[in-house]
Amino acid sequence: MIVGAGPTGSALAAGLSDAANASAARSVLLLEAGPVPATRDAVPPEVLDGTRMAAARPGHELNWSFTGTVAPGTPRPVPRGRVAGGSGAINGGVFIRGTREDFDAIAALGHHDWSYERVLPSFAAVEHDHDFPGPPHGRRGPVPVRRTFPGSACPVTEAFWEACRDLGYPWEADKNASGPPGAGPVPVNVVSGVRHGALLTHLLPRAGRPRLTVRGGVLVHRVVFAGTRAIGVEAEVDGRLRVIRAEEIVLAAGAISSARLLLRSGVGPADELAALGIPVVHDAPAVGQAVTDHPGVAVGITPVPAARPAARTGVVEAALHTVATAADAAADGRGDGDLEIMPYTAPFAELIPGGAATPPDEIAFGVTLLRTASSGAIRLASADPHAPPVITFGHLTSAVDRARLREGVRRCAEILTSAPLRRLTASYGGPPAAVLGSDRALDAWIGERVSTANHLSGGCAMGSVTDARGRVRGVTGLRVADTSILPRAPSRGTVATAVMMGEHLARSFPVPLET
Ligand SMILES: Cc1cc2nc3c(=O)[nH]c(=O)nc-3n(C[C@H](O)[C@H](O)[C@H](O)COP(=O)(O)OP(=O)(O)OC[C@H]3O[C@@H](n4cnc5c(N)ncnc54)[C@H](O)[C@@H]3O)c2cc1C
Repeated sequence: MIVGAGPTGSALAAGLSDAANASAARSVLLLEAGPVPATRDAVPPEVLDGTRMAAARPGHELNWSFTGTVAPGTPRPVPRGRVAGGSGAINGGVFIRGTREDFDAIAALGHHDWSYERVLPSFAAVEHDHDFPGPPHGRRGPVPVRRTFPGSACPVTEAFWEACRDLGYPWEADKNASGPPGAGPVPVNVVSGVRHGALLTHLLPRAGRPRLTVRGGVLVHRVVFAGTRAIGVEAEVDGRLRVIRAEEIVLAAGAISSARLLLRSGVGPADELAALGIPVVHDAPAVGQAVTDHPGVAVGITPVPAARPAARTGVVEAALHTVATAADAAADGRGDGDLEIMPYTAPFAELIPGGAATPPDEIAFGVTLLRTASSGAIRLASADPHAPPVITFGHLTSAVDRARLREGVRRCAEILTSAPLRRLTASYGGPPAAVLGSDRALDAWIGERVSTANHLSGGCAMGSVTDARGRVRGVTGLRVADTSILPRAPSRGTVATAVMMGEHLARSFPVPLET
């Protein structure tokens, strides 16, 4: 049984149920709280439309619509997809791999199966790269990957590339090759405006297969144990509570809800669970801790009308990855580019209708710190399974992070005020020179705008909570399989890594079951 049909849960369910060797294949029951459309015609338009992120609006029925404390005293909406495909069904469509440094750092902790060389075949297996044939890319996987190259991009994207070149940033044509970072096209899983999330790539092609059953509208409340052996889940189906049993249970409910489910099931810090009246099955102090994410701010310009594209193929086309050196001249281990500047292709008001408070015509350039010194936590507010989690990100609590984000905003302002973009700008919405020139004023400017890039990872980290195959320590028959088992968020967007993890973990499930 797999709980959660997000990118990892869907890829894992697919990999386990159609293992090439029939004797290794499993019967998989995949449970999802949100809807699971049975045909492509039934897929909600917001899930297919990869030119917007309409379901990321707070209150949308396909969005869990959590709230989190992004930085001290700064509450922000935390969207998560509540539909087959998970957050990958409502996201920005950037399909970019974590870097060599990200995975080699996991291997250096002793989890050798997660080194870059070991995960590379799983990255390649999930994709069909339409632009770059041959290694390290895949040609036969289910996720189409494409890029928009110079000459066919939106005017703002073209000017952004030109500005980066003028400022001396190197060109990075292939951001999935883990080469030196620079400015270039971003790989996306949006083709002809259609977002190819896990529902389209992994679940619908297997509809009707005997070994895979996918059920929507099943809200799992907790794992049920006999002693310390997981034997099933308690779930709400059509308003009624049921226990659904399975030989082995995998939580793939995402970087917020897998930790939440463990806590509700009695696997977590014993004192916190006891205070909430939750019977303790296993004292695991690390559950919900060491949660990492990418803080970001948007720096905007309002382009002249002639610079608005006639048509758009996606939410973003380009990114600059570079190394933030502020307060940390050595920049050790960050040669892979831990600072991202990414122009959107349309105003937020158009990308997330009804969900943005930014000026209606302003195009945002996201400035995002992709490796942080700070971390956050996921806790339960109460034992009530319907109570939203308490999410603390811890952004801006580290002086090093603050310095590097300041550097990011300054570099972004330099790009926006350079000749190629100035030519297209009707008004500049970034910090004025007086703010840019003062660390204190810039910290305040960032503090008012800081947000999450929605790349939460950790909380059930391998090493402290699970082993390298996601098996939860201290109990049997229970695994976690999603980005919550990563010791740190990868230093890129998380969805390609999430899909790869499903593929990678499917390969590591033993036969017979070890429960
Ligand atoms: C608005 C937004 C934009 C993003 N843009 C990008 C991007 O452009 N590029 C990128 O790389 N990353 C992006 N991300 C991040 C990326 O989509 C996620 O990291 C990835 O989908 C994994 O998310 P997750 O861990 O929350 O799991 P999810 O994808 O959210 O999957 C978890 C699944 O479990 C289900 N579930 C949860 N709890 C239960 C329960 N109790 N019972 C049953 N089912 C349950 C959920 O409904 C969901 O379907 C974005 C995320 C968001 C929210």
